[in-house]
Amino acid sequence: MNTTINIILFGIGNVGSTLIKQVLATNATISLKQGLNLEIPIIANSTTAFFKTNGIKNNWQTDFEIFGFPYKINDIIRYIQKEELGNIIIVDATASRKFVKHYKAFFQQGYHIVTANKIANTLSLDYYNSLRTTILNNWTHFNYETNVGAGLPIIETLRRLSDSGEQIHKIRGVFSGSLSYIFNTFSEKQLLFSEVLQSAQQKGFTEPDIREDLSGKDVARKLLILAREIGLQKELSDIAVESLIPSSLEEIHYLNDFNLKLNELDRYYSDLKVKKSANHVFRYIGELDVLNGTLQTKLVLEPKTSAIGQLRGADAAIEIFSESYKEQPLVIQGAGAGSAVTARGILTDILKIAKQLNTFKLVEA
Ligand SMILES: NC(=O)c1ccc[n+]([C@@H]2O[C@H](COP(=O)([O-])OP(=O)(O)OC[C@H]3O[C@@H](n4cnc5c(N)ncnc54)[C@H](O)[C@@H]3O)[C@@H](O)[C@H]2O)c1
Ligand SMILES: N[C@@H](CCO)C(=O)O
Repeated sequence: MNTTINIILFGIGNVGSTLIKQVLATNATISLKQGLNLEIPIIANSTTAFFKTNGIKNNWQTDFEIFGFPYKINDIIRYIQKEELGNIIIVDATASRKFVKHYKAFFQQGYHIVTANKIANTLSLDYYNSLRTTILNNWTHFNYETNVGAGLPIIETLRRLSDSGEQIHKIRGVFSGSLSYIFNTFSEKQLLFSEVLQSAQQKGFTEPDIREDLSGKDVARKLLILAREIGLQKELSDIAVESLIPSSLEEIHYLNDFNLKLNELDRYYSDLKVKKSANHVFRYIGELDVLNGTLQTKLVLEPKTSAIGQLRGADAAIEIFSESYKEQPLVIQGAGAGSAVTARGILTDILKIAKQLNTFKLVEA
């Protein structure tokens, strides 16, 4: 008999809604080939939740609008208990700091978590370590491949190398899909910087607050996640981060006020573009030098002919230099942002847990 996996989805924006589409489209095949039924009995955004015991269907948006109601996290937990839903995988497709506060309680309930949200992995080291203790104590799983490079297998690759005793020397590259797209487009086309930003937002490459990308924070978080993955005891404050936001716009509190001043960004980047030669492109890179223990993110000019200079669209490219990949790095490259690749990465993370739960069931039977 198939094993039912109950996905509780928080965040139904770009990534979350694409995940629903992918789950509904692939469920029959997954059921046939892998013996797993993926159901989504609960979906929620920041204010509203919608419950359907046997899982949402293609008309979920209308259902959510009509039958959604204001909720608290305890309502969700109570519903799961009342309906006796098992094999719970919480999916965090938000960018919310507030939501992360519930992670420990979820693990304590025996729920597993798959997250695209980078916050939990980039809070203080104390929190990071205590979260891992909670996960272990409750025999739960925590997958977050999409934290770095969207659907690209970066964390998995690094973990495999690291687990097998391989010494990692350096990790370097373009970590941000949105910044890759922004600088590719801005370097090549006669568009205002603000027009390129809007296009990146419309394509779903940016964070809900674009300043997370422009400030370099999003890249810094990715770098920190990789550093911690290979055992480095680092904090976000250990990273030298170059912001792409001119100082005159840095103190603005509200996103709407920031958006009203985008013409200042236009002036700043038009001036910068004039200074660039035709055979170079801007690249925003991150670098983790394990041997020196330094982490930095910065804007550089790369020759168009270099590997990083040749990136297209929203591609990310991560180079891993290690004991076995000393001179020529191991390179992972491909779309580094976008709802389809990210949702597919989340689905892969869900299936990894689901397969373990299924194996456990077979062993127990
Ligand atoms: N867009 C990408 O290419 C990409 C790639 C990798 C990772 N991610 C990550 O995926 C996450 C979602 O990105 P997105 O582009 O879908 O954002 P989005 O703004 O389109 O959607 C965010 C959703 O989260 C909901 N939300 C906010 N706070 C919440 C809360 N406290 N509880 C429940 N729901 C809450 C919002 O209502 C909205 O439905 C982010 O953490 C982002 O970093 C995105
Ligand atoms: N805003 C992020 C999404 C992927 O984490 C990026 O541009 O890379």
